[in-house]
Amino acid sequence: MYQLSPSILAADFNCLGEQIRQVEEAGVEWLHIDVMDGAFVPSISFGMPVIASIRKNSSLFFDVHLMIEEPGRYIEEFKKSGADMLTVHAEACKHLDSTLREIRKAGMKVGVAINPGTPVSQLECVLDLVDMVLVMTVNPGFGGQSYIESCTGKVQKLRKMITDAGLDVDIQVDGGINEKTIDKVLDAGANILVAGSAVFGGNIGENVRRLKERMERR
Ligand SMILES: O=C(CO)[C@@H](O)[C@H](O)COP(=O)(O)O
Ligand SMILES: [Fe+2]
Repeated sequence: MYQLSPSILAADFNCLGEQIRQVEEAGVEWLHIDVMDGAFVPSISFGMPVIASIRKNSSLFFDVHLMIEEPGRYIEEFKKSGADMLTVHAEACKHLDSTLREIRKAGMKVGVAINPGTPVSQLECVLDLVDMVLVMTVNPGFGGQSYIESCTGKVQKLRKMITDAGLDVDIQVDGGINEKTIDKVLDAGANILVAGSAVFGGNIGENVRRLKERMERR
């Protein structure tokens, strides 16, 4: 399964609902929602009230990327706001195993993310607890950054780890994904692609069509 998950961080918040409607109309099924707390990452974005508000008018799969310290504190609240999946950073959880189990128990899909400086070996003990691993391809905190080349090898390594373990886990990449970088991450084994600027910069429908076309060729 391949999915394009547009990151609303790059959307125009003045007309957020309308822009989400446009990606939905262009045939996207997932929506990437970046929550930042100003502690785990330098920037602050938005939280549950915004998610609850956009939930009212969208039936997209809400893929919520939590860039917050100790996300385990807010699992129920994110569930109530309408999240379908919570992805937490391995670096942000003191008790990663129990946080991942709690997300599952709350009835959501489970994701774990790693920063560019974190090796994939760190995930070995939790791979069987997750539906998806998010390999950050930029340092988290801001949209519009350039893809970090060393991350391609991490995706390859992770795909091998998953296959060798006989598991069925999605690999998401996030940061600097656009028409120039899309092929190498797909070749490396990623199947869920986040794109912010490459979707919301310019003609949304046309951007989605071009990126999806590259994924559908696989
Ligand atoms: O999580 C993050 C940034 O921390 C991302 O989801 C960005 O929002 C992706 O933006 P682009 O690099 O695609 O513009
Ligand atoms: Fe993200």
